[in-house]
Amino acid sequence: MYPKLQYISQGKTIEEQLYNIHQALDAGCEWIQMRFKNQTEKNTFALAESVKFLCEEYLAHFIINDDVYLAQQIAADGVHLGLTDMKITEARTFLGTTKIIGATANTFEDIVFQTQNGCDYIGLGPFQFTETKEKLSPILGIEGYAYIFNKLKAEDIQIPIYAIGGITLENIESLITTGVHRVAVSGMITKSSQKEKLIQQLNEKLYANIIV
Ligand SMILES: Cc1ncc(COP(=O)(O)OP(=O)(O)O)c(N)n1
Ligand SMILES: Cc1nc(C(=O)O)sc1CCOP(=O)(O)O
Ligand SMILES: [Mg+2]
Repeated sequence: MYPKLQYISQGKTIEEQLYNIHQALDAGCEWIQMRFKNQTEKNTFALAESVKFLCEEYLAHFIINDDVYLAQQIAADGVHLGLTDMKITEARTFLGTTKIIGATANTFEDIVFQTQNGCDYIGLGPFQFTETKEKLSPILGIEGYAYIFNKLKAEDIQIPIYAIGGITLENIESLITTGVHRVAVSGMITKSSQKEKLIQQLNEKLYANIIV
């Protein structure tokens, strides 16, 4: 199954992106989502080539934010698509069944819709306010995740759910009490001066309840 921790890359330039991604991989991150907004096709392709090489070296999963065509061209492991990006069904036709297609959700209804369209996991957010993404949907908070996870359980909907948005080491434990056991994070990892220790701490919390 997929790693429980996904790093969503940050950086205004190819160099900055590569530095942040390499640092995250070196610190033990096993899943990279390349998120490089408002860039030329040339720059995005150049970055994706380098990130693919890095992720192969570190045996990490590699998906691309938004761009299905680039994911196919570069043979990434998949994509992450939001509610205003290419439809899941269209992306699946294009990428096939072996690629990971993640989908964004802000409500229980979004989860049902995206799951019915065949996504492989859900990015459910935002948990808290974050400056990393410009146009945020309504903040869910602890109550929002608790409500949604209770409904998922009641209706026996089984799909990997990654919480996202403003997640920190300080608030992740409260998030886990709602039933969340997978997270996608950006700023917390990018900004950390002790990435290896942070990723170990996050994985300890996320894998703590695994019954072996
Ligand atoms: C794991 C994960 N969840 C949600 C998102 C947000 O995707 P989207 O709504 O398409 O917004 P942008 O990231 O494209 O600004 C994500 N990227 N990853
Ligand atoms: C990319 C993204 N999508 C979100 C959503 O709510 O759909 S929040 C977000 C930003 C996540 O970065 P950070 O961990 O720095 O808050
Ligand atoms: Mg998107």
